Amino acid sequence: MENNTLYCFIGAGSVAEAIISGIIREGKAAPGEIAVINRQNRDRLQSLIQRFQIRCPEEEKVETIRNARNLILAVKPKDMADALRQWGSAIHSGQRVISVVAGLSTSWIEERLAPGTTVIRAMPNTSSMVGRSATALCPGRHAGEKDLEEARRTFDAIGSTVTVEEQHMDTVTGLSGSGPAYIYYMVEALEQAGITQGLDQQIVRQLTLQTLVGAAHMLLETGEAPAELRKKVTSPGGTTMAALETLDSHQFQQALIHAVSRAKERSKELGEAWNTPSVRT
Ligand SMILES: NC(=O)C1=CN([C@@H]2O[C@H](COP(=O)(O)OP(=O)(O)OC[C@H]3O[C@@H](n4cnc5c(N)ncnc54)[C@H](OP(=O)(O)O)[C@@H]3O)[C@@H](O)[C@H]2O)C=CC1
Ligand SMILES: O=C(O)[C@@H]1CCC=N1
Repeated sequence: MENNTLYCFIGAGSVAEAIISGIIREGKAAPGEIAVINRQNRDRLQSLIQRFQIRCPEEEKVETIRNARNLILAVKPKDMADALRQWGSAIHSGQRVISVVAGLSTSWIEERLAPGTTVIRAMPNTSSMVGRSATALCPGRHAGEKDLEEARRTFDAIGSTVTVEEQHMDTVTGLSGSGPAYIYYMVEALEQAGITQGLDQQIVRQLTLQTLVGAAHMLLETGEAPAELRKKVTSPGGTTMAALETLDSHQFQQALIHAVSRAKERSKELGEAWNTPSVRT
């Protein structure tokens, strides 16, 4: 049996795929050093094997978990209690457990693992697939500076990383965890607008995406505040002003603020919904 598992993912969904893709792309781990375990979907594992040449053990799952240096928990919040009941007894205090699961606290996870196990909570986003995740980390009670540093290095390989206090993780989830979806939603609307007005679909795509990328680079490279950059686009009495007035009349900014706040609240709800007493086996 191979004993060189640097990362073992428990959960093989879209987040696991995005992180695996980033880790391999950035050379953080070789494909053979990555193992993935899911609940039942063999087709999904086959497609990950084909795409990344990683290991998806059919037998010896428990041994793979036990021997892994880092365990990445990437199941849905509703499945976490079952997953930890199923695999938790293989996890020991010499390992680093990193959970990307929304809403569930480090203490909730610690209660379900061997005493003293290092737990770190991470909230990446799916842009990790292209090495551009915005990830926030927070340490559990047994995670030392070295553990946090190692986790930071992992997530730095797939984007940029900040560390926050755990009380802020729900807000982070609403802002940057779910955030890519808000941007895609806006892009969908912009594309729809261009197509409805008669522009060719390919042209609309190119103009919209370059506008998005250009604005992101302006924010990153000029260091100017978004409001300042917005003002530079907005000629008095011009087209942008007319558009922004329309957005204001639809309370565009308020809608986004409410959306982030609702996502934060939902993250809290997910944590509370599964906050049933732990039964360690
Ligand atoms: N999607 C996103 O943008 C982000 C999501 N997250 C968080 O990441 C987590 C995963 O999300 P996502 O990837 O979208 O979820 P998916 O539904 O795509 O994947 C969930 C995976 O968990 C597996 N699973 C379920 N139960 C078990 C178990 N007992 N043992 C092993 N594997 C199990 C499933 O296997 P099977 O298919 O075989 O049932 C599936 O592979 C969530 O908690 C979410 O909050 C965090 C940041 C961003
Ligand atoms: O929608 C969700 O619940 C997850 C958490 C952050 C992004 N996706």
